Amino acid sequence: MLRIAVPNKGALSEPTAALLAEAGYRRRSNAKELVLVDEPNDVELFFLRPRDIAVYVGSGTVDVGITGQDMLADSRTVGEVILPLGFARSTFRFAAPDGADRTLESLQGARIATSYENLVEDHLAEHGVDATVVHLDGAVESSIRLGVAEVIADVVETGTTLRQAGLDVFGDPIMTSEAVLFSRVDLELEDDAAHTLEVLVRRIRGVLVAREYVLIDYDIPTEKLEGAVAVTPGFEAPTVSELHRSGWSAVRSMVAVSDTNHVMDALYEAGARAILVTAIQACRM
Ligand SMILES: Nc1ncnc2c1ncn2[C@@H]1O[C@H](COP(=O)(O)OP(=O)(O)OP(=O)(O)O)[C@@H](O)[C@H]1O
Ligand SMILES: O=P(O)(O)OC[C@H]1O[C@H](OP(=O)(O)OP(=O)(O)O)[C@H](O)[C@@H]1O
Ligand SMILES: [Mg+2]
Repeated sequence: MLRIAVPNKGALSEPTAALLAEAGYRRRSNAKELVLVDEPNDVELFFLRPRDIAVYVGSGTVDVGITGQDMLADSRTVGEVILPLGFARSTFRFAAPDGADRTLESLQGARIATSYENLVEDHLAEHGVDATVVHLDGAVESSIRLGVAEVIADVVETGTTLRQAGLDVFGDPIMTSEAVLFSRVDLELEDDAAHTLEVLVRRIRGVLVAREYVLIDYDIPTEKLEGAVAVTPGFEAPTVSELHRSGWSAVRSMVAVSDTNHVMDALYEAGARAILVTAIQACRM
């Protein structure tokens, strides 16, 4: 059986559960279930704290795991990213009330509060800055008002939390992060488990593609086909069939969800009609 570490709490837990369920794996029946054996899919899911997942995967007690790249970096585990998963996207940044006037160099001698102590210490060391890192478990934005630090380093997505705390980011992002499926670098699996991992990766890729792409169908006068096909090149190549109307073709292709309306406009202007967009339920690429 392939052993997979899955986040049991926080920002990663629901999107991970949804992804695995869409990929055909069993969902746990309640939030207290710590281990789930999914016999038909030959996997065992261990529900662990996202912060601990890198430790288990790194030590080899679990084969692969899902966590944030920032947490992986903070654990100092040398992991191998198998697949970026496209959720829990964030940046990791310094912020302070006087952030607008600060630079990385201004951190010399400062007290910096963070839940990602190793990540921050490694970044400071890399840039030759000597500062004191204060470890806090969470809600680090409050640490400045409470006099524990002058600066924080934390996860930023929309920036709402920082804005509400009256803090401004400064310096380059320490890192950008998203959820990833990862293993340790020298992972060696038995044939059965290696095959199960291949299936897992193929299924997750299928879910990600189904989420990010739609199918587009349209009719086009055959003389205008080349122009239209250039707008919808698809993954490999679009499918072109003959329409039961002389001089017309029917085209089917895949388009990124985010481009759909621009592509439909461009196709219309290129002479396409009956342009239809359909969601992809599932796929294997
Ligand atoms: N608001 C957010 N937007 C995007 N990604 C986020 C957000 N908050 C956290 N993350 C990401 O989710 C991952 C796990 O963070 P999370 O906040 O769930 O853990 P935690 O802080 O240890 O747990 P908790 O907040 O439950 O105490 C990290 O990789 C982080 O970058
Ligand atoms: O930029 P934003 O969209 O505001 O999101 C970022 C915030 O979300 C997370 O907080 P979380 O709710 O996990 O609390 P925590 O700080 O206790 O981890 C993170 O630690 C930031 O505080
Ligand atoms: Mg958090």
